[in-house]
Amino acid sequence: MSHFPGMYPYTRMRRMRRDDFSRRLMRENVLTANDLIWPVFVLEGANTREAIPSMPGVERVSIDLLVQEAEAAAKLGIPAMALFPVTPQEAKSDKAEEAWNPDGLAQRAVRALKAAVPEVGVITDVALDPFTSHGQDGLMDENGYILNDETVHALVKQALSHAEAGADVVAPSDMMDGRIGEIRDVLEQHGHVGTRILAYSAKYASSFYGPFRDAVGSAANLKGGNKYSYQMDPANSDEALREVALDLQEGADMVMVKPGMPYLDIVRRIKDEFKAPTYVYHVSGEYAMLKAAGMNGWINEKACVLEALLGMKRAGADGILTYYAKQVADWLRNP
Ligand SMILES: NCc1[nH]cc(CCC(=O)O)c1CC(=O)O
Ligand SMILES: [Mg+2]
Repeated sequence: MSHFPGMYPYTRMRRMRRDDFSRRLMRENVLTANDLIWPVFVLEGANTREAIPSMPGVERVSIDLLVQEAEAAAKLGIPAMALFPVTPQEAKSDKAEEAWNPDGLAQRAVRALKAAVPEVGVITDVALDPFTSHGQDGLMDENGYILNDETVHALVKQALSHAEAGADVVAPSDMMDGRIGEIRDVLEQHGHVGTRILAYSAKYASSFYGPFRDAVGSAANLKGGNKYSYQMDPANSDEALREVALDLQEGADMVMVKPGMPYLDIVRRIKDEFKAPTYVYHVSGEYAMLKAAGMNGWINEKACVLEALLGMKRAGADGILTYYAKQVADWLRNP
């Protein structure tokens, strides 16, 4: 046994873990409702909800029901919701024109939410996959390659239509090069100087998006296709830093890493390097895993979800997009 000060037995790490009061005093991170962004799927119609088989507990809802959900979110202290429209098949096209229809589902949902529950921030998804007949996030050439600059041109129109509808935050999730700068430019030119940009900067070509593609109905359109020519290779980490650097230079207010749990090393590197508001997306496949294991009684769902999200905070995330947002806010309020 050593008897040097600073070493055992003088230093005993377990002393501080001994009682609840000292565990609470040395706690470094905390998860609160303020950390939550709630992604929601929006449907056409009225008083309509649809279950999503691969995401039990998550529903697609029509705008009138979405407004009620937003009221619930506001009461629970959830700062913002992220909207994902489910486009009817007949509104999809090769050129995705529905994406910037001023009376499209997303644009109408934004207007309804801002009119009814203005205190909840509304974040819109800027990408073409809900609107393309092929399910890719961009416009395709005759060889199936996703065109960058032509897609950016379309995304700019889409983002502007969201801002004009009253979106507080536009969130490009498409991974085209240069789109943040082009969107920022057009927003400034049209007087939308307060519209924030949340850039999906380090979005990986992940298999954990499967249930989301079921939810918005892009999986069938994709026909087994992949997004490797624009989303990042899960093997890479330095590349994520370059993506974030570019998006911040181009005018992003917030940056995001996606998915969450397998990518928390990326969150930490980005937070350490840039010290910008940094978000992480706890994606549909992560939700499905926790939900399935919880439903089977294999894990304690509540404890595991809270631990997973706390891990994201500890990794440096300032906020988390999670389908569990409403449930978590409720758990935090009524432990
Ligand atoms: N622009 C597409 C988009 N926006 C959000 C998600 C996934 C979210 C999730 O899995 O929860 C995806 C899927 C994809 O890139 O194929
Ligand atoms: Mg980029």
